[in-house]
Order: sequence, then C-alpha cells, then structure tokens
Amino acid sequence: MLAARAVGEAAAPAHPTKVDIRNLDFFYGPFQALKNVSLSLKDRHVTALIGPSGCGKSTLIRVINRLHDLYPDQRAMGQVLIDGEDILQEGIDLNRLRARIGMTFQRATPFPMSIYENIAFGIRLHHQLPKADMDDRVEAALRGAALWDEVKDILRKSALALSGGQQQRLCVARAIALEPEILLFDEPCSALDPVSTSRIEDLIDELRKRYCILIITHNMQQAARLSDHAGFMYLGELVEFGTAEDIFVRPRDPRTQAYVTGRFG
Ligand SMILES: Nc1ncnc2c1ncn2[C@@H]1O[C@H](COP(=O)(O)OP(=O)(O)OP(=O)(O)O)[C@@H](O)[C@H]1O
Repeated sequence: MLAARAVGEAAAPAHPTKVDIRNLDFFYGPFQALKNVSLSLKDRHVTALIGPSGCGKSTLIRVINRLHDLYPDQRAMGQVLIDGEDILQEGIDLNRLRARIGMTFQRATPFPMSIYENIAFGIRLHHQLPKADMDDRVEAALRGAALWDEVKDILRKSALALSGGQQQRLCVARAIALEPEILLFDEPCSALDPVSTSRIEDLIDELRKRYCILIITHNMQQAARLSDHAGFMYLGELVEFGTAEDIFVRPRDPRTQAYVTGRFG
C-alpha cells in the first residue's frame, strides 16, 4: 500500500530541469549560428538534437560548457541556466563548470598514454588520491562505461591500440571519472561500426539513470530509440522541441516531418 504523503509535502519531480537554455544567440564573428534558441534538458533524461549539417547542433552543445571562451571572436548571448545559475555570466569558475560536464566528440580523442592513465590523468587534476583509491576510481569509471571486462588485463597498454568503439567508451569513462552531472555526446557513433554503435547505445541507455544527457546524432533510428525528448534544428533555429514521440511520430512542423522521414537533409 502506498504511504500517505504528509499534508503540504510536494512530490519532487522525477526529472527536474537541469539545464534551461533561454533565448540563446551565438555568433562566429559576424555570422549568427544560433538564433533565439530556448529549450530545457531534464535530469536523468536523454535529449537528442537532430538537424541537417551546419544547423548549429555542435555550436549549441559547446556553449553549455563554454568551449567558445577559448576563441575571442565567438560570443553567446542569452541565458544558459544550470540548476538555476546562469553559466554565461562573467565570473563563473570555468574549471568547476567543466568538471560538472563531461563531453565526447565525433572522433574518439584518447590521450597518447596508457588506458589507466587516460582516466587517472583527469582525476589527478582535481584530487590527490592514494594509489588504491585511484585504482578504484579508474575501475569504477571503466565499469561505468562498459569497458572494464575488455581492458582489465591491459590497463598499462596504450589507449591508441584500442578499437574505435573501445576508444569512444574510454572517452566516456574519462568523462564520468570526474563524476559530472551532465554528459554531452557529439555524434558518438559517427565513426563506429554497427556492433560498436549498439554497445554505445546500450551504454547511454544505462547512463540515463544517473545523468542529464544531450546527444547529437544524424541517425534518426538512434535518436528515436534513445531519446526522451528531442529537438529539430534548422539554419540556427530550434524549429520544434518535444517528447521523442512528438518529434518522431507526429511532428507538427513540415520541416521536421520531412527531416525525420528522410525527405531532406
Ligand atoms: N569556427 C567557426 N567559424 C565560423 N563559422 C563556424 C565555425 N564553426 C561552425 N561555424 C558555422 O556555424 C554553423 C553551425 O555549425 P555547427 O558545427 O554548429 O553545425 P552542426 O549542426 O553541428 O553541423 P554538423 O552536423 O555538420 O556537425 C555552420 O554554418 C558552420 O559553418
């Protein structure tokens, strides 16, 4: 029997908003790549961004951890609230922000060092741990990325010797080793074969239980399989945003309809 809730006690939402993007404009020099984009990402949900090449998906994902700060001619205007705090404000601690956000890119980017060191390196930048604790953290990250069984006996081997799919999972392990809150995946399967792709999809499905996840993908089946919410972008605008069912089964905008059915893009 369900326990009666105390009078006045509000139920916490199962998937509170983690990232709230409001009226975001983005410029590369004079070129406007994002136009008044607003959407929110829920915690413990997978949100997919879809749209033809050049529509602004990677730009949007890079703003969330302020990668554009590295380039003086790039500017973002609007708000990106993470747990209610606007991370586009001046004075935000970028190291802390980036530790809260894990990111992987289209091509896996392992460091030219051992599998173990690929994970330990990032942890060491933030914490000084005794060896046994570091071993535990490395193991937990590799397990979390569904890679442990394949690499547990070759931890001292170069990460560059791993297959493309294993390298991509290593990058996921590196991201989750820092215990982030948000994971950003920019086309994580674009360079992978179907078997590795399916392993990454299983992994993302598992990670959904713990993280707020944003994934960019050109694969409509993958987006439909994986996402709770999805947004269709076109020429820098967010044309339509809704539940995965809204976007993939009954899109309202004809452009979304054409894109998800493969008739353009
Ligand atoms: N460094 C840059 N300088 C100038 N323009 C850029 C730069 N990076 C991207 N752009 C432009 O911004 C727009 C959005 O690019 P973005 O990479 O965000 O698109 P995308 O939807 O992620 O594309 P893809 O699916 O091909 O990765 C494009 O017109 C692109 O040419």
